Amino acid sequence: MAGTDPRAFDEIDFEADDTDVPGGPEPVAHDDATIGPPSLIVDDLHIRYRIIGSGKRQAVTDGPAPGRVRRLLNRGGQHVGTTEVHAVRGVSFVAHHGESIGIVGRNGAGKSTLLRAIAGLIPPSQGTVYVRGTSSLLGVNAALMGQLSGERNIMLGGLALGLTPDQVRARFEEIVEFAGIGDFVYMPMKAYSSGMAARLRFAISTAAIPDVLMIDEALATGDAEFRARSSAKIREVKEHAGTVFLVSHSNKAITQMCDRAVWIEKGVLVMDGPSDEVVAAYAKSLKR
Ligand SMILES: Nc1ncnc2c1ncn2[C@@H]1O[C@H](COP(=O)(O)OP(=O)(O)OP(=O)(O)O)[C@@H](O)[C@H]1O
Repeated sequence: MAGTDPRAFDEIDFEADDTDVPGGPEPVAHDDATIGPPSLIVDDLHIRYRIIGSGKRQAVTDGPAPGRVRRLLNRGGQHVGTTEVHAVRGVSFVAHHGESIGIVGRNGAGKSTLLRAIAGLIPPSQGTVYVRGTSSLLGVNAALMGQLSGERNIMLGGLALGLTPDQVRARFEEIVEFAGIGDFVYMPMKAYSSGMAARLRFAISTAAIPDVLMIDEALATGDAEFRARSSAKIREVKEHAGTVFLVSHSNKAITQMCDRAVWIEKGVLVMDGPSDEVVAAYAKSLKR
């Protein structure tokens, strides 16, 4: 059955390795003795987006003329066309505790979609994602409520990330300071600027140390602080034997921060291995 089902993970043979996934890539050789058992299994994952609308461009001369209205009415019963985007096509791999994995690929390759599916934000159209423990997509997971104050949202967001109320209270000052929202924290969030809301969401999501952390640079708040905070978070998660995924267009960031990388092209996993080797092959393909 398609779906992200954390409970089902308990039933999995954790002695499984990369070769156990049918159709999966070649196993990755790890010299690193700190790599632990599997933390996440992606098995034949497909994600399809359905877009309502024909996708056809209307001619500029097409206006709301009576003839056109009549033609529309005369369509009687016809559905507006839907277009399907098959963004992730049968991706399979196994990630382990203590690994940091970069995801590389051209624009529109499916990197963010893959990450969102792993985070459980998009249901698989086919295939399964098994995650052991908590997972968090940095800056996105906290679903905040506009009518509640920042203070209440910090508590809700922290609880959603698996923190206890005492842990949230202990980190409250740090979150407010990092978000830079001052006394606005006591105001309803609908009174915040979009930048303030984004910073608070990001600050909440960095408060917990998840077992699987996902960072998408496309979601970066655009500043150097995001990078610094991301690197610090990656180190923290790895120290706690967690797994980190990083989507970045910076090959340097991938090789510096990740030991392993997967290369996605048109939704298909084309290479999985040590980050320097994958990045080199990907960079070569861009020159072709
Ligand atoms: N919400 C959506 N609805 C419909 N199509 C989408 C949606 N999100 C992404 N897509 C499409 O899915 C494909 C993969 O997009 P995705 O954002 O995952 O790629 P990406 O590799 O992260 O790209 P980039 O590097 O440009 O951020 C693209 O064709 C994109 O247009």
